[in-house]
Amino acid sequence: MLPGSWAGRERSVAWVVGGPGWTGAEAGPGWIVLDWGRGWCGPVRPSCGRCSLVLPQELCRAPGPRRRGPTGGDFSAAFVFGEAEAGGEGTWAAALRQLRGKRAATTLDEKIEKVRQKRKFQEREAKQAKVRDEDTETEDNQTKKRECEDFSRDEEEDVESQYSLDDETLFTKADTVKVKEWRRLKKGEMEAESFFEDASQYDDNLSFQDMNLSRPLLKAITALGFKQPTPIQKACIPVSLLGKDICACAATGTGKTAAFILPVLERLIYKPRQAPITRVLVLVPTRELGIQVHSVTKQLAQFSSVTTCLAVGGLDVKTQEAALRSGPDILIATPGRLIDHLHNCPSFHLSSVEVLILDEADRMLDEYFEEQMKEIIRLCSNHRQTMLFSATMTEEVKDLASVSLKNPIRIFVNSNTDVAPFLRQEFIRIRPNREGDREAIVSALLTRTFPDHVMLFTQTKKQAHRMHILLGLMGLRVGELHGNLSQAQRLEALRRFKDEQIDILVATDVAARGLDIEGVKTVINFTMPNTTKHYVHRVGRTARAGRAGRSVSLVGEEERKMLKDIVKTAKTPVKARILPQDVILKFREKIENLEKDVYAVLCLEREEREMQQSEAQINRAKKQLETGKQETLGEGLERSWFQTREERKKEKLAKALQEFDLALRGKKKRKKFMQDRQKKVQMTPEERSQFEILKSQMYAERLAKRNRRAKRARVLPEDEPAAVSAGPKRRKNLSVFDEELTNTSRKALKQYRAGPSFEDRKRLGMAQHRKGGNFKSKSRYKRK
Ligand SMILES: Nc1ncnc2c1ncn2[C@@H]1O[C@H](COP(=O)(O)OP(=O)(O)OP(=O)(O)O)[C@@H](O)[C@H]1O
Repeated sequence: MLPGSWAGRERSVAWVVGGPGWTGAEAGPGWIVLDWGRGWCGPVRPSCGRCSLVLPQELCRAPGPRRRGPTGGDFSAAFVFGEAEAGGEGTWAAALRQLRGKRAATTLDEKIEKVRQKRKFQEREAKQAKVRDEDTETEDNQTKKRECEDFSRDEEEDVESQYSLDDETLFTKADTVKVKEWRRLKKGEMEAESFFEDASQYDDNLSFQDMNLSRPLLKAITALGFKQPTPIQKACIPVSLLGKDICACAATGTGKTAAFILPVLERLIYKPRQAPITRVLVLVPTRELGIQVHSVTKQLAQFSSVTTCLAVGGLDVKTQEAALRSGPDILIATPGRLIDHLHNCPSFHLSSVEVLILDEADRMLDEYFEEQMKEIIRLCSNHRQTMLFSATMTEEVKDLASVSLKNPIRIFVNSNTDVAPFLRQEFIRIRPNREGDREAIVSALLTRTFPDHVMLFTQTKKQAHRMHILLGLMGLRVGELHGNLSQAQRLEALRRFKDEQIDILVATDVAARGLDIEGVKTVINFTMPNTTKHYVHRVGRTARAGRAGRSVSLVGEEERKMLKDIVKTAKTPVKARILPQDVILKFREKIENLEKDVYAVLCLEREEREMQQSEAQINRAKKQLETGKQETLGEGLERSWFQTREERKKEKLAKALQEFDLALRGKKKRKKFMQDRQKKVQMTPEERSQFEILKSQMYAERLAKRNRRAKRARVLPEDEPAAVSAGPKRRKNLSVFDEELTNTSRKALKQYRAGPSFEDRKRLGMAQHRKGGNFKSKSRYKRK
């Protein structure tokens, strides 16, 4: 920016950028004084109507602490201040661009490239200086000639140094891959609970033609290139066509989406709607998955008149509202946005929904969506078909009761720990004192062995961002996908990865479920995920639709338990990959050297963020000047929600406290957690890895604690006698025994242990004093 110099003018208002020490006191009427980094801070006065400000050009390039205003004698009266004068990409143009309403922000990749170029230039300069020092005694002409030669040679070397570290072993020395011992799960698979009727066996010879599907659907199936139904499709479609409730589980990438959409489409085609109403609701956990399911549905419905609508967060609310008002047949939504519409779009309701589908059902029924799902189920029609699908489908009745399945059919084509059939699983052991090697190992894998079509999963958004910068600085084509990005950025990253514009997508678990990206060859886990379920989904982004794929997971000492579980349940041998130690060391060194550049990129980002904030303030001020009205935040945008603001706050706070509580459990953990928090900006590689692992452990602990808690069924299966009580809650007539034996509150347990109280003893005619008073003899203890 131009500290202490004129920056521009818009309409009748002039802008000046104040440099350090410049107070803006000389600012003329009608100026807005900017203090860069803090937004406008100076006097904003009514416009004086001055149209052309004058400024000698050299002043722009020689910033000083003080500049005099247009009334002073420093400026040429002939100089016209405006956009035209810049004549291209001058400093003025850049400044104006930054101040204009829509400033072109640079992408992260542009920033990385800028820092890389700067580093390259510095390295070249340093080399040249070294050569100059060495050759000071030789003749001038000879020195010059040699410098020229060196320069051109350096240029060639630079291209190489993107990957090489002057060490051939880096590329030539191969990793060692060993087969890890494996054995099948000894215990027989758990028996299905009586809640289900099992229909996991299917007719293997069934074709799409045998399924009695309508012509428009068969045409779409052919258009998509599906020749044979996959096992889950063979098992599910006939049952679903009968209108039965389904609880289905099949490995990742085996075509579950078509398994639930095809029968639904058949139903809509066979029995067309009488009025424009929404008859099918598909709920998905993430926005990207919603977009994907919507796209598949549209493709399968392309030759029919079935209408679809997408209502996921991050996309325009008004457009969605308009689409919902027209009553689309199928609605694909994320829970949050759906509730938003239910409460703010008066004509939209769920009472007409005939089929409810939960894709990634185990996720939809977990604690994260608990409140929202409760609300949606409450608003749904009772007479509906419900279908649950996931690769890690839970069989626990207490979980499924919440969606009130009616005599559900259990279709488990695979067990819920099965990974994709053609997946090759590899693990890299991280030794106890080598936690800090993770970044080096991942960098080595990506530069040496798996250069493209790779998804790299990290536990935190921060680590994903760091890996994007780090790998970008190494010259790799990288993108990132996580919750800290805007929806546009998330979709753009996904598009670029699908279009092969980038080779590596660094993502958090937001991209772990359901996403079907063609051609992903490798999935790398920076740390092991929270649970085995998460692992199954992450590695399921590769080896889809009958293709082969590979996963490489880094496993530290604290994560070995999960590795054991995975090895136990694996149906094909898993491999242990060992990277040569000198390669790891080289990459570690390389990362250490890049640390400054990572910091530079982060600084550029921070500056840009601050500029954007300043710009937003300016725009607000401008609007204020033009309209003379104070803008209130979120004016007219207030939308209602099923919880009040207070309730939402309380829920968030309770969750945060729970997390905090867990994090602080145990002295050692507490100390570490606090230290990490403080050092978060500048952590060592070891601490960064530890932080990642701690995060996933905290999640796993929370989950375990929740699972230990007795779950309250929110809605019982409708045909169960207990579910009949639809009216207001009535207290059951429990016997004393029922009450005592089922009450597990802390107080009740205490009372139980202490025995009957004095009052109870009296009432029951029991001896009112223990023999020997309250003293318990040793012999009593022994007898016990
Ligand atoms: N019958 C079929 N023949 C060939 N390809 C199919 C068939 N059915 C589905 N596919 C393809 O298989 C891929 C995976 O399908 P889909 O995304 O539905 O898997 P999924 O089981 O839902 O996976 P996940 O558990 O990860 O969500 C898609 O690219 C889809 O086009």
